[in-house]
Amino acid sequence: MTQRPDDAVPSGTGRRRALIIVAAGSGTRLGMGTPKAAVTLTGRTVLEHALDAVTATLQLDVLVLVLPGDAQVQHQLAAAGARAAQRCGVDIRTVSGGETRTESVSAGVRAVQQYAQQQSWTGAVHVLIHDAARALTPPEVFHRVLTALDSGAQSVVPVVPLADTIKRVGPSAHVRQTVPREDLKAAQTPQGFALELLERAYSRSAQLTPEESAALTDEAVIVENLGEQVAVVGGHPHALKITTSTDLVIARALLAENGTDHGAAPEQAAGAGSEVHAVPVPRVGIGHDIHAFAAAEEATELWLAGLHWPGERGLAGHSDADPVAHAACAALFSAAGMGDLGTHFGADTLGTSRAEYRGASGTALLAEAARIVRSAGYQIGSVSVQFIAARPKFAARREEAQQVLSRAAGAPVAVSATTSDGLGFPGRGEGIMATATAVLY
Ligand SMILES: Nc1ccn([C@@H]2O[C@H](COP(=O)(O)OP(=O)(O)OP(=O)(O)O)[C@@H](O)[C@H]2O)c(=O)n1
Ligand SMILES: C[C@](O)(CO)[C@H](O)COP(=O)(O)O
Repeated sequence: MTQRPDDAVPSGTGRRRALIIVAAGSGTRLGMGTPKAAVTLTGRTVLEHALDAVTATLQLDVLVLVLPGDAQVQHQLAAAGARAAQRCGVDIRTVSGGETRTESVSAGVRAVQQYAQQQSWTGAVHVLIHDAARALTPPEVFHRVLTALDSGAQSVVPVVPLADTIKRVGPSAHVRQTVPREDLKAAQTPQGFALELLERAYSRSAQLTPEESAALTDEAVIVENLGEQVAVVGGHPHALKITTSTDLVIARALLAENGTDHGAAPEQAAGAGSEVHAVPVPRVGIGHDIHAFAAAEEATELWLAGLHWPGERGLAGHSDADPVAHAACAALFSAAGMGDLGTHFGADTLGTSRAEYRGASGTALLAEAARIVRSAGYQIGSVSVQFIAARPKFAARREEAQQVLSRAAGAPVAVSATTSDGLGFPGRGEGIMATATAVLY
């Protein structure tokens, strides 16, 4: 595996990393009537897109999300954050933002300070502050900022050159000056800081007048005002801040071009001109399930591959004990990196932790498993299950089973069967074992 630059820091340096994503803005200029982070872009929220780069590539200790005050929106966005954090095994904290971006960032910095205290961190803490609105920022920009911090910079900003001629315009709508642009750059995010410097900067900025405060349009300026140096690294045109409806159009086009449009067909997704995230990498999962046959004296019905099998001996279990459907669920969770059946439905296979799924059919569980992985941002490519059993004879009902399970999953589910030539527990007629694979993208 290629080593990323920011992984090159030897472990044991004690360096900790926090990422604050500010997502509490109202999105007035976008004018969609909903906070910008919750606006959907090819079926996923702006915040979910912003979380992609993070969860795919960064080595973090904690992720802090600064969210809008609206309870419903906050709940929705916090859930997306929790799923992303779970996917990459990072601690997460969510806090409400303030009236201005500076207040929101400040709430995020306080959350990092609290977390650092709770964890008794000593040594350097690097904090990245990122706009959710820069949802398509490629991971390479994060890595450039982190590498600069790891190399000793205390404050780092990604920048891009300006494309336009810049005019200073007076109140009478006349040009006062054409500003030489050679050394002018547009600042992007994530901006990176040593926590200690950020704390000093924010305690100083707390003393500013509201007018002075309004001039603080990013974090780096607060550090600059302390007289400290701010290093720059290259930003990226895709890190544009989605601010107006035109930016939304550009963002959609970039997603389609780069193959991160989850609605796009694979051949479109890998289309020409892609340079960042060029090929969507599918995720493969595996799942097993085994159920023993119920005791002969128990009048248990057999449910297998989503079908009822009259006259066949049933399997023992808390639910309908359908190992094919259960293995399919496990493969979906595995592909998403979201645990297993026990994680989502209860440790004793189905039912203790979510009362509504106690005793649920295999197809109901499969439908719910599919919903869970989709709400974590995945599309289901396909699921394939094979079970090992001497009985029942499956071939005649394969098509029917595939239809039932595919309908439940909302994606193609293929089922096949084999015997074990009389060997092992399936061969002795003690139970049925199913193994499934799933592909998500
Ligand atoms: N009170 C605020 C204002 C902004 N932001 C965040 O700061 C980033 C950059 O802000 P901007 O693009 O200006 O977002 P909005 O404030 O939502 O936009 P508008 O000014 O059009 O309302 C966004 O991720 C936004 O969610 C925030 O967390 N809290
Ligand atoms: C922080 C920032 O993204 C850097 O360009 C920008 O300043 C945020 O601006 P806004 O005032 O929140 O629109």
